[in-house]
Amino acid sequence: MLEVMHLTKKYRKTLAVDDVSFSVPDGSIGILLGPNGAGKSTIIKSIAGLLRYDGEIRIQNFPGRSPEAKKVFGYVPEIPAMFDALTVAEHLEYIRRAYQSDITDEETGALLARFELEDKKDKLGNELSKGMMQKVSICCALAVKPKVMLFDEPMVGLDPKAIKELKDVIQELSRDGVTILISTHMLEMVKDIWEVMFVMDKGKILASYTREEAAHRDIDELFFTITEGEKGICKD
Ligand SMILES: Nc1ncnc2c1ncn2[C@@H]1O[C@H](COP(=O)(O)OP(=O)(O)OP(=O)(O)O)[C@@H](O)[C@H]1O
Repeated sequence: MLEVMHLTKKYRKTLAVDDVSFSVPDGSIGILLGPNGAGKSTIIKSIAGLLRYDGEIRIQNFPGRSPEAKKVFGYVPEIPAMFDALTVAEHLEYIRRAYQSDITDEETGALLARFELEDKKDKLGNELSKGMMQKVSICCALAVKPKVMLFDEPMVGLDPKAIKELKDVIQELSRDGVTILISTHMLEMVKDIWEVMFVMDKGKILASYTREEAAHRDIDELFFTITEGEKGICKD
């Protein structure tokens, strides 16, 4: 379970997130949707403990930024950060040790194969393309064996095969009870997988829906109706 209560974040004079509250139930796939600058990354970074903020965040009932919370989530940042001097395989080993993850060699091998990185495992971080870095970043977050997964625009820069694998992985995690939050403005990429949706603009959540509540409405139709201000279909 992921809970965000009255989250407010200001960068000097910019109010990036304005008193936002929402929760993603255990095992659900939550989507933060919104145009550029809506505040999606700020929310994800706040949950990941990378920013100071006002309000309260709870991850598996642990307070955000506590060591207990940090042990149970995986985070895929918008821009992958690699260690220049570690190989792909060493990145995974680093995560295994840092998180005391029980991921096995077979499992890390399978992850690398799934994202077509098997033949890259001896390459250094600074020898990878941006898409490869993104895939390594996803594998590292999965190697934590997290209870909560945070993805910030995870599909950007991935090839079609990796996008398909990532969507499959997300659905498998959800079936295993992992709680997922994905920030994106790429509606097409999350169309088939979302379960609970939070539509944001200008630092606020304008509307939220479960897939059942949205019934047969198309995600594009919902998004554009809400963000273009036809408030008739919004609910509190
Ligand atoms: N480090 C920062 N310093 C100052 N302002 C920032 C900083 N990071 C973000 N902002 C501002 O906060 C607001 C929200 O930005 P944020 O990156 O959270 O949006 P986003 O919804 O993730 O956008 P995008 O889809 O473009 O990634 C924007 O007005 C942005 O200019």
